[in-house]
Amino acid sequence: MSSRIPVTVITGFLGAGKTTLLRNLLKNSNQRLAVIVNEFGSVGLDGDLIRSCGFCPEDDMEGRLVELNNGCLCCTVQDDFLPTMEKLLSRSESLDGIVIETSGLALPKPLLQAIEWPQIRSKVFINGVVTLVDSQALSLGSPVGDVKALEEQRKLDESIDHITPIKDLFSDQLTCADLVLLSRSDLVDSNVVESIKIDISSGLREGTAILPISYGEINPSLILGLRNDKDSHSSFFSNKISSKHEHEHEHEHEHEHLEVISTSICFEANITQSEIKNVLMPLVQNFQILRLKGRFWLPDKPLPLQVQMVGPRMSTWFEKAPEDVWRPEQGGLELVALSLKEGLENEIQLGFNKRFS
Ligand SMILES: Nc1nc2c(ncn2[C@@H]2O[C@H](COP(=O)(O)OP(=O)(O)OP(=O)(O)O)[C@@H](O)[C@H]2O)c(=O)[nH]1
Repeated sequence: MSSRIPVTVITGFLGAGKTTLLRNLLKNSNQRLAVIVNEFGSVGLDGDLIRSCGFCPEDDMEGRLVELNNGCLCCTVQDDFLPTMEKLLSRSESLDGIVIETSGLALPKPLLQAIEWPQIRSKVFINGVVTLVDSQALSLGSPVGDVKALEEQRKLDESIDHITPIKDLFSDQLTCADLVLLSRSDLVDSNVVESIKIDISSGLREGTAILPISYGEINPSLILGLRNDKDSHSSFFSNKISSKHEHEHEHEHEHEHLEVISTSICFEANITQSEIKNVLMPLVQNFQILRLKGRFWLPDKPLPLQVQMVGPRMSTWFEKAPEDVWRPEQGGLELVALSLKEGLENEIQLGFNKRFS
């Protein structure tokens, strides 16, 4: 595992299903997560919901759940967000990841820039921006289900220094997204889901996947990233199953599980750093790669390059590898990827062999 802490940002408008997704991650990921929730107006509501899923025992509560209620996160980055991150990172050895749930009014970009600030940059990496889109609201003509409630939320926040129209906020949420989840897909027909995918895809960066979900149900590895090979081989990734589920909100519905293909690759090749992006990026789109994690050994570098990808986002840094991992004689790579299409292994081998052998 890398020494850098993955930071996952969950964004989306009021009621889009952010807290529901977060509760699923906390309950099912088996990871030690710290959570930063940004809400205002209805102080503490999301925090209560998160606490009630029992993810942090009383004695540890203080440290792992941080509620920033002093206003819009993107407008109070320096006052609240950076000190909070520094505090959490001071005990990073007891954390597997940090998840930030933004209020739907926050612009994601200033937050992402703050994660790159020198004080914290070398200790974290952006593990992905996940944008929740309410498919039911969108099918009725607006990205927000309850526009009145959203306007109320805006009025309640005195610190907010941007009066951004809903349309522009939505477009910002889409451009920043590394993965889009269409929530409430249980409430709309599958053809509506398909037409929403087409409608919003022009606002996304190339390679950003759109996945329909119901009640925040998704394999946590797709959101939080792959920690080790065991994650990628979990039973979640068995063949597509159609199943009935009992939810804690006491209703039943039919829904299909996503068929995700896990690929592990390891081979020797004379790889150069500049080529990694050139080979991998086109494959993200063609094979609908949702997640990729790898270690690349470059013949001219003493330390291996860590690579983390989520949709179109690629993060890389050099880091010492543990003693017991595979090492090539000169150069080579070892990676694991989660994609929606098969055949990735051949293409990656071809991509690197074609260029370097
Ligand atoms: N039918 C259906 N309801 C959902 C789904 N996801 C969330 N909900 C419900 O929608 C309501 C709002 O969900 P939240 O997860 O609180 O939404 P949020 O984005 O966190 O909302 P704020 O924190 O207020 O911005 C809750 O009653 C959820 O149970 C879904 O996929 N399908």
